[in-house]
Amino acid sequence: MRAAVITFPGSNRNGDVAKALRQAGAHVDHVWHGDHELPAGTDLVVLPGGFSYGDYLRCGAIAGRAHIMDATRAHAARGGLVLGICNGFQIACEAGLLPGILVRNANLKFVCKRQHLKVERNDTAFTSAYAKGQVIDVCIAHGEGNYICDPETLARLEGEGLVAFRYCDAEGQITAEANPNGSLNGIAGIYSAGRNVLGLMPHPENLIDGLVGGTDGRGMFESLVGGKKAA
Ligand SMILES: NC(=O)CC[C@H](N)C(=O)O
Repeated sequence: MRAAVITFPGSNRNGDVAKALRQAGAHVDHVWHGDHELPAGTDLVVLPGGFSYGDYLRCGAIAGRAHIMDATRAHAARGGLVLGICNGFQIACEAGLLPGILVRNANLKFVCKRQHLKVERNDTAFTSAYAKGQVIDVCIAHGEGNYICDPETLARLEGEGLVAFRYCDAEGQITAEANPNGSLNGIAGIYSAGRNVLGLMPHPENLIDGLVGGTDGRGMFESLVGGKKAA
């Protein structure tokens, strides 16, 4: 598994996600947003969390127009894997890799806390190490994590099984109280139609070591690398 982690001006989780990928056995290349091409043999493009361009205009709106996003769209169109975490989810939506958009949290506050998530399906490249319906405990840290889309898109996401994760309580119940940002249907992450692009607001890369609070994030990187070994 060869992963290209993109750095935008203001990215701050690029090192964390590279560490999580390496821990799972991936080879990691760091790629600058202004580059036009991905390294030869890239299997996975990672759009990391952070505050690209200081969150000006709308989170991810400027980064979504970076040169490397042309190569990333071409990679996705060929069926290549793309993972957008938090600001990376916002960038993926702004770049047209995923439908819908992330807007200000319903309470208009930056939310930074532990959060339970329900894994909607485990037959994808990103979730095979989890059980279907498993409740995992991860971190969230965002100001614009409120996922919205038009009713037709929402019906398609639900109908085609493209919701990847939902916010839930410790028992796995999807409730308004367990929803930290007002996202439609408690959506915390979605897949593209081909399920080769995943965007999610929570940070699995920050829960990969028991020493810092938990390991429920590891499954995502083990799923990705388990499907394809480092060259
Ligand atoms: N942790 C992140 O990636 C934050 C994303 C974005 N800056 C927000 O606040 O919504």
